[in-house]
Amino acid sequence: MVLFKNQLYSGKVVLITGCAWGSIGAAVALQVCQLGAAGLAICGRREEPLKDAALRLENQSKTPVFYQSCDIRDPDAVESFVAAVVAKFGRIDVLFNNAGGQFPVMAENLNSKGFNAVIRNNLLGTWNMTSSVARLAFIPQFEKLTEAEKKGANEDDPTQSVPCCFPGMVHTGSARAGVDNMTKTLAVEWAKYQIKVNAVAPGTIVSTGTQRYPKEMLDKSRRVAPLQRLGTCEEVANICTFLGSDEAAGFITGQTFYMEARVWQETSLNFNRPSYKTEACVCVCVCGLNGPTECDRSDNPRLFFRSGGKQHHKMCMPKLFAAIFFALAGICVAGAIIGCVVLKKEIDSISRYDLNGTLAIGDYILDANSTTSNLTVTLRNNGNNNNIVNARYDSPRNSDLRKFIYVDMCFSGRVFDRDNSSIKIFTTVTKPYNGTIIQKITQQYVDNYVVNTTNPCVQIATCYSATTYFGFQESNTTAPSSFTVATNTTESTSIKGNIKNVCNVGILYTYPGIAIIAFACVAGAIIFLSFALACVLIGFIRMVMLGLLAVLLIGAAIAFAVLYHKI
Ligand SMILES: CCCCCCCCC/C=C/C(=O)SCCNC(=O)CCNC(=O)[C@H](O)C(C)(C)COP(=O)(O)OP(=O)(O)OC[C@H]1O[C@@H](n2cnc3c(N)ncnc32)[C@H](O)[C@@H]1OP(=O)(O)O
Ligand SMILES: NC(=O)C1=CN([C@@H]2O[C@H](COP(=O)(O)OP(=O)(O)OC[C@H]3O[C@@H](n4cnc5c(N)ncnc54)[C@H](OP(=O)(O)O)[C@@H]3O)[C@@H](O)[C@H]2O)C=CC1
Repeated sequence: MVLFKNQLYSGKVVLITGCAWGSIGAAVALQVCQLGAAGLAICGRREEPLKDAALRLENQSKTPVFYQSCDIRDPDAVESFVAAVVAKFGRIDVLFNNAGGQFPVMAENLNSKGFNAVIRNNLLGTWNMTSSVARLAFIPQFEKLTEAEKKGANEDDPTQSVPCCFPGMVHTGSARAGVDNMTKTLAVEWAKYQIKVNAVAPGTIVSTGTQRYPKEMLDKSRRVAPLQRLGTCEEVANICTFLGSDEAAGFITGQTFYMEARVWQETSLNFNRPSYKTEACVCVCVCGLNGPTECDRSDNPRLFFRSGGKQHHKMCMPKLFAAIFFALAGICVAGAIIGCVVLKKEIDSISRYDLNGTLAIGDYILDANSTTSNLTVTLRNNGNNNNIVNARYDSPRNSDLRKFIYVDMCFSGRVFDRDNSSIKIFTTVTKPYNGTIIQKITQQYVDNYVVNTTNPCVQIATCYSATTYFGFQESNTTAPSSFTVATNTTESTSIKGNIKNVCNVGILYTYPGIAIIAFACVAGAIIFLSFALACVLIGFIRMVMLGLLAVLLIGAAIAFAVLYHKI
């Protein structure tokens, strides 16, 4: 043992309660034995583990070990055990009240019997042993000392009291708080006997005891521990051995040593604890408002914005986020309202322009967004040297399920005799197409022009919307620039050409645009409202996680829909 001076416990008789191999008690026992203790007494309720531990200790040291089955909750059994130890070794120098324990349970599920069992085990049991050892050994030993020799014996209490709370184990928390006070009180009361009383609160230690605890509980304990690990029995033994040594810690008394500076609000067992309790808190100062909130809990980290030394209004992070999301939702609602108002105005203005009520929500203007459409011009000889000109306009949207509105449209063109060097026949073709709503059709504009020539030439010079309603711009469309046929047969010849948008619809661009904006605002409002609600209900972090999950799911659904559609 390099940590402590060789033979630090030389001549000392040590009593350790609870000493099954693998426990903290056994680790302390091994150290003191290897440091030359003159005698070791151990007890526990079950004899087998004691016997096993005694054998191992004697194998690894020269210290004689005395063991006896004893329940520390039973004062008579304790009294008789202590008496037996004194009889065996003649004295007791150091007592380690190590025996104890409990079971994890939520307070609301803990009955009086269970509470009593744990209080008895940890508080009453500790008292029983401490009192017996003091009365049967420490004090009589002290009394026998000469004045010069009265420098006392130690009592060290490795009980694990917890600093502020023990969620999930109220019974043992209460008991250990009692032990903590017992430590301080006895340290003062029994100082006159030179008895030093200290306690050790080790945090969570890997031992035969914690092996019985749920793995998740230990994992959580590990996560919240500042050092991100559990302690070992040897590490607890180190401080116990130190405190138990008059030589090493002779001036220390009435102290409880918390081995692990854990932050207790984070170490709570988190049974059904609302997530916002652990969220960071932002405290926004509003003078005059000082209503306490859950942020007042000491376990909520806070950011203070002080002003004039006045009280603060504290707002938890989730509430802050909820407020932000509510505000954004409000903006969206306002946007949606404005959008709807503008939309209504647009619709009103459209109807003013005499579309005869043919315009309805969801209608689109012909080719408003298309870049091309087809114009087919066909010359057909009717066998009588008369050529019939057919012009046909096909919307590229003819498979579109949306409604089209065809507003007045016409072709302008001329048909003439190409044999003649000058233009012999000059015909201007103008044919308005009255606006109607046609669903899912191929728009056709067909007209026949009879040209009395054997060798006609057709030129479609321009194509434009003849009548412009409000918002309809005249298009700069160009039909096939020239088109000639020389035919005296009954065959037809045709040419196709691109015509750019016939209708360039200003107002109806706005219409779906505004509709989309209004819809987006409503959707945004719904999203932000849900976020705000989620912030309050489940906290910001979880809300973000859920949001991401939702986005992923929606993305997957869209991808699936697109794929499905394509297939
Ligand atoms: C993030 C931070 C992470 C934190 C992570 C965790 C940190 C851990 C820190 C601490 C770790 C340790 O202490 S490790 C050490 C663990 N070692 C031990 O606990 C060993 C000693 N403990 C025990 O023997 C028992 O737990 C104890 C109850 C105290 C005594 O048991 P007994 O059977 O002798 O008790 P009895 O007197 O008969 O009374 C039994 C009654 O107790 C109640 N009872 C007993 N066991 C019960 C159980 N499992 N669940 C419910 N109730 C129970 C019932 O009411 C029983 O009554 P009936 O219904 O009528 O039977
Ligand atoms: N391990 C940890 O993380 C922590 C432990 N502690 C405390 O430290 C001490 C040792 O812990 P640990 O080694 O992990 O626990 P273990 O359960 O491994 O060992 C406890 C020992 O105490 C004995 N014991 C329990 N109750 C009694 C009783 N009524 N009378 C006599 N002996 C008893 C047990 O023997 P038997 O069952 O045969 O009686 C056993 O040998 C315990 O008091 C524990 O509560 C505190 C904080 C954390």
